[in-house]
Amino acid sequence: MASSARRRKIAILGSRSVGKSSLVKQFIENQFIDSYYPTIEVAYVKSIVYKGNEYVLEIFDTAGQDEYTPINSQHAIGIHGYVLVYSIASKISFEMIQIIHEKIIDFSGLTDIPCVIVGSKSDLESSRQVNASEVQQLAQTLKAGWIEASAKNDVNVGEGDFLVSPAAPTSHSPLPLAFWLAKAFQLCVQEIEKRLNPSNQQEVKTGRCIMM
Ligand SMILES: Nc1nc2c(ncn2[C@@H]2O[C@H](COP(=O)(O)OP(=O)(O)OP(=O)(O)O)[C@@H](O)[C@H]2O)c(=O)[nH]1
Repeated sequence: MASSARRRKIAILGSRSVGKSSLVKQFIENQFIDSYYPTIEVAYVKSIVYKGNEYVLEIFDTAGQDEYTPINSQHAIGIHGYVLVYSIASKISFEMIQIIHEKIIDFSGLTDIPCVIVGSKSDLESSRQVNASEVQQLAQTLKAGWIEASAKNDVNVGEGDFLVSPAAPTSHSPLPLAFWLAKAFQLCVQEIEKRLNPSNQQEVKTGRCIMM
């Protein structure tokens, strides 16, 4: 690992059984386990390359929360960003996102928390209880990124990519466009970097689109 790698600590929070551990396992170990084992607290480390820079992510998978679960210091001190997870098949788990966000704000005393809201179990479309529009609205209010993902089908969990637009260059746009397609954990890094290194995030402010 290059000594210039940036270390970022990420905590994953959300209601019980929404798929937090499954998202982490899919991201770190490329596997999905159907059985349910409640998490106590597990930490993982993974290196990724994000927009040409190396990052060492320390990811803290936490026990499921309810409205009475307090935020403890491990969830807040030294944490750079949060992945807040609900299940698209559970409205109650979605409502917990705002409650957890408020608890982090109260605990940390910060007003702006780098976080991404992840709608897990996106393969359960027929049981959907949360629409994209309501998540979008909440994400706007919390200044958060958001994405839907499925640990089961490995959708939006692995590493992000650049996608070069197939559109032929035109006189208005003489160069091909490249879009950064970030996935759940890269979106969290993106939210962190927006706050820590705002000068490097020009492309984020312009709709995640850069000219190549
Ligand atoms: N269909 C489907 N099921 C999933 C998905 N992700 C997780 N599950 C299932 O949901 C259950 C709970 O998953 P976990 O990853 O243990 O959930 P958790 O949020 O870590 O649970 P706690 O440790 O209690 O907080 C398990 O039975 C998983 O197999 C998914 O993407 N699709």
